[in-house]
Amino acid sequence: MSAQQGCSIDWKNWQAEIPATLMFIVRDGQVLLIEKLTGIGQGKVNGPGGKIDPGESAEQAVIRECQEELHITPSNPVKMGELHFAMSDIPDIHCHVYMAEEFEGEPTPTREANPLWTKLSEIPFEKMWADDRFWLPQMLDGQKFNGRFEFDLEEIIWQDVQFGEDACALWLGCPLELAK
Ligand SMILES: CNc1ncnc2c1ncn2[C@@H]1O[C@H](COP(=O)(O)OP(=O)(O)OP(=O)(O)O)[C@@H](O)[C@H]1O
Repeated sequence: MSAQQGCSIDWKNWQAEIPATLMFIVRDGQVLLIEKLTGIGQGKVNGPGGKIDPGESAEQAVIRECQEELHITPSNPVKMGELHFAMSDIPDIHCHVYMAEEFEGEPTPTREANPLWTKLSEIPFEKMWADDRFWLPQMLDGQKFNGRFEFDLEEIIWQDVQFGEDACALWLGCPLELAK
């Protein structure tokens, strides 16, 4: 795997089929993860999140997904990153990643997810998508980021992740938010 060689994706013209979101709520040294029971990445550990519905902003979508998956409503979400996934076996995904420190409600298991409060030092990367280890620790440390990954099935074959305020200039945004 190389960060610079062997990428078959024309990222300048790349467009994802699926706009999606992820939320990481951090409180008292723990992050609220889920065991995902349905949809893309079923069986993996991830943050709550899911597809953006037509007419929704990314922020509206991530709040709705937290309500559906865990019966909680995050407050004051902060956008931390974008993830661009060129996939081999499923449609490409463009994911907007948020963090929050507050929420209303009690994380509750649902048909879609089991809540997993996880110590920041004990994140189970071996049960997560392969890209997570390349941006999640830095994001939890407060760094904004932009990540591009080419996958062959579940394996990363090319990646580029940038951090800091410069990374935000690479964000593609969400159609609704760009229209504002
Ligand atoms: C490839 N590497 C990856 N690394 C980290 N996270 C990844 C990911 N690939 C997909 N994801 C996330 O997985 C969810 C899928 O969404 P998914 O659950 O299928 O959508 P939704 O809840 O709307 O489901 P239904 O369409 O109702 O089944 C969504 O949060 C998306 O960001």
